[in-house]
Amino acid sequence: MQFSANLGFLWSDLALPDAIRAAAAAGFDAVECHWPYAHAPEAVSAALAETGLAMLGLNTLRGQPGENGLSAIPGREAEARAEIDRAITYARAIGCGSVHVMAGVAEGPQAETVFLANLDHACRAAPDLTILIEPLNSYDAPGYFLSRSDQAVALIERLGHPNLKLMFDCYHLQIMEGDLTRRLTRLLPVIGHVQIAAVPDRGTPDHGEVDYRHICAVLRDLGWDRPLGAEYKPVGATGDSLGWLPELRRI
Ligand SMILES: O=C(O)[C@@H](O)C(=O)CO
Ligand SMILES: [Mg+2]
Repeated sequence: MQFSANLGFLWSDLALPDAIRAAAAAGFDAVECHWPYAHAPEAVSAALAETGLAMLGLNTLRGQPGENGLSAIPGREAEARAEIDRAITYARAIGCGSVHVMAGVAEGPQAETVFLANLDHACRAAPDLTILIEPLNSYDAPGYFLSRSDQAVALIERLGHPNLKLMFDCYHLQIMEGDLTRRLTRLLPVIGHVQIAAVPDRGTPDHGEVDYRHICAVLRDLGWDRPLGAEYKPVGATGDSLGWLPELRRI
């Protein structure tokens, strides 16, 4: 199995270009990030070129603390689309293949209509990219519009864009729904990216409720051949948190 270092959490003490270099030196196969916008795309591209790593994904802007995006919030469509367009432009500038469109704190039919329209905009604006939506667990992200995989799949099916996919974050979905083996198997055709972390502490993927040796073997047997996003919160230095990597890489 291959792994992508999520630089939102790993080496988050370093500037993004240096975090990319650190991930390469530690043996990761790819990187992904949350919000790269404080860094010039040229500097990020240079670090990617130097290391040979691909940036797999980035997010639309989170907004104010607790907002977690804007794309399902009625009345803020213009801001949401500007952020989607900015994310697409940034992704293209660094050769990044996917953009996670963050929904924000909202609920109800009007929020759904707004989210669908903004996702439609994103998918049409970037047929060359994968547009991801990600259910977040309700403990970490109370009130976030998207919290369950069936809700995400319904939106994906409603829009019918081939470039709209599910970000299957095993951490969030184990907390909300469990049954990860069957869920991964059933949802495989709509999954665009998979992320991992221990449950419930969001630490290294080598302890807690989920046995990632099993999850990696399931994904391998399903033919999954893309890097899994290591999106966990290291305790202490990231370089000291990588004991899990060799064993999972052998799967
Ligand atoms: O799981 C998460 O929190 C992330 O994948 C994300 O993009 C939202 O911060
Ligand atoms: Mg995630």
